[in-house]
Amino acid sequence: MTQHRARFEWITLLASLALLGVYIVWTIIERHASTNEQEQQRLTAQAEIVNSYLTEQLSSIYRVLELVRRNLPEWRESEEALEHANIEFQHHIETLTGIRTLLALDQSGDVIASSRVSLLHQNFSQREYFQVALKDPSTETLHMAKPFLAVTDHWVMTFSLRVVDKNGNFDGMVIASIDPERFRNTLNAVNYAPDMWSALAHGSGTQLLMEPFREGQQGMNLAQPGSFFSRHIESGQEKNLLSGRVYATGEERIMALRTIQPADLHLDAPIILAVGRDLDRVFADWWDFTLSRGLIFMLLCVSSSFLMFRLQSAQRARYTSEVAASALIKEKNAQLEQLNAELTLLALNDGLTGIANRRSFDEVFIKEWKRCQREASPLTLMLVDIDYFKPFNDHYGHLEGDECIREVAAQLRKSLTRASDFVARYGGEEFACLVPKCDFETATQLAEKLRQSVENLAIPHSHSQVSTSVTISVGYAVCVPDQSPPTALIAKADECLYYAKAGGRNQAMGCDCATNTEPAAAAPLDTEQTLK
Ligand SMILES: Nc1nc2c(ncn2[C@@H]2O[C@H](COP(=O)(O)OP(=O)(O)OP(=O)(O)O)[C@@H](O)[C@H]2O)c(=O)[nH]1
Repeated sequence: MTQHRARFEWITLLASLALLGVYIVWTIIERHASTNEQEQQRLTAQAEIVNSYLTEQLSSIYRVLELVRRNLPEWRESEEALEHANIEFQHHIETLTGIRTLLALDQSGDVIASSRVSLLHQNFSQREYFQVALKDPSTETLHMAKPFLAVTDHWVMTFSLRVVDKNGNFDGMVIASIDPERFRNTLNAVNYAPDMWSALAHGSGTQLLMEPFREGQQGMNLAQPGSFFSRHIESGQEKNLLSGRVYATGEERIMALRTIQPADLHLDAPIILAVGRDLDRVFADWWDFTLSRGLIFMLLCVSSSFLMFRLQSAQRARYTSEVAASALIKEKNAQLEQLNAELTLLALNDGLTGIANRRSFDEVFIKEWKRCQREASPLTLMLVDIDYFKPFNDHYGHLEGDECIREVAAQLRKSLTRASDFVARYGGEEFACLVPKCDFETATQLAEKLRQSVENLAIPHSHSQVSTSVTISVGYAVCVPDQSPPTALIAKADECLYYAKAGGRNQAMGCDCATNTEPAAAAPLDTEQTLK
């Protein structure tokens, strides 16, 4: 396994994991966005429900105050009529949810009619709403005063309309006080999750109500720098969706804020509604989704990397063993080739003398025969036999006999100097020499040269009948190979050897096949005579 392939596999795996990672991140972002959007839509819808309800309530309050203001001049004509007004006021309170008290004040702030008899003849000229009514000439404006803690230990919010006489001069006011607690059910109805809460605040920032109830929240001033309330007011938008830390509770929340200020009522201050949920709870499922996907992805990364590592390790090990096996096979092949070469050498060479053996001679002889046949050149075959070798063996022993054969073989090899000359052990103490491109005359000289060179070795042979040293007899034949069988040349040379032996040994006898002469002894060489 190559480094390149291993790197490619890792890159492929990492790229696949990266793609999968991108896909998972995309699904996580997508789910976060859809969770956020879904929650925003739900919170916005809940805020709209509260807005509709409160708008309806404010319209009812306005209509009651308007009715009371229209009837007030009539009621003011007599004490009896004013007492009747008190009863009318009580009827209105009973039919209108949310209104706690209905009052009518004269131009000096005295209560002239009230749904609560205990308030009659009290003076509320110091109240903020009275001061506003004194200064604001508009009779259309529905003034919503800042909430305050009433003597009954309830937070109270008042709505009032200015009253003027026929000449348009200030002539008192009609007031409806609201108990914010009356809206608790409405807020509760829109809270659809346990972690959810809703709150109402006066436009000035004073918190009126929080549902579910929390100690210390009522009356809290929300108009703080950076609070959701301030951010909403500063935005100038009717609706906002904000998330982050809530000033009033310190919680991380997503909030829908809604300004409730019906356009047709001329309300001088809005009511701000906030509906929100805990961010952790909203995104709890998303967190589960994210963690599970992250965990699965991590496991996938670790397991696939581990598997890849194991796989590549196994492949590397297999590759290494294959390389080792291949090297071993190569080495064994080389050894085999060497053994083959040695076997071939053994098969073609004679073990005792180191020169070619009979088998080798047979092959070379046929080759040389054909070559000389093609080239029409003469081929000489000499058969050499050591004289009286049996007595040599018997007298000197086989080891000495072996040594003698070795020396004769070496001498013959040495005497035939051309590269194409060939010497083989023909069998026992017999040798065969092939001399290509050699005519009869040269062959005759060469045969005598061989005989002399062996004689000159002067290997003692006390049991020879022709000499005191080892001698050889040579039979040779020369021919230009034709269509006759190659064995004919061997037969001729063997015949000549027979004559050399029969003629007294230690001599060379040859014949020329071209002239078909009888075997003739080779004349001894002069001491000066040399062969080329
Ligand atoms: N030491 C030894 N002797 C061998 C070897 N091969 C053959 N001989 C012996 O050579 C001898 C050949 O004997 P013969 O065939 O009677 O021939 P010779 O005694 O030389 O007689 P002529 O050839 O007629 O002169 C035998 O005694 C063989 O045992 C060999 O490799 N080593």
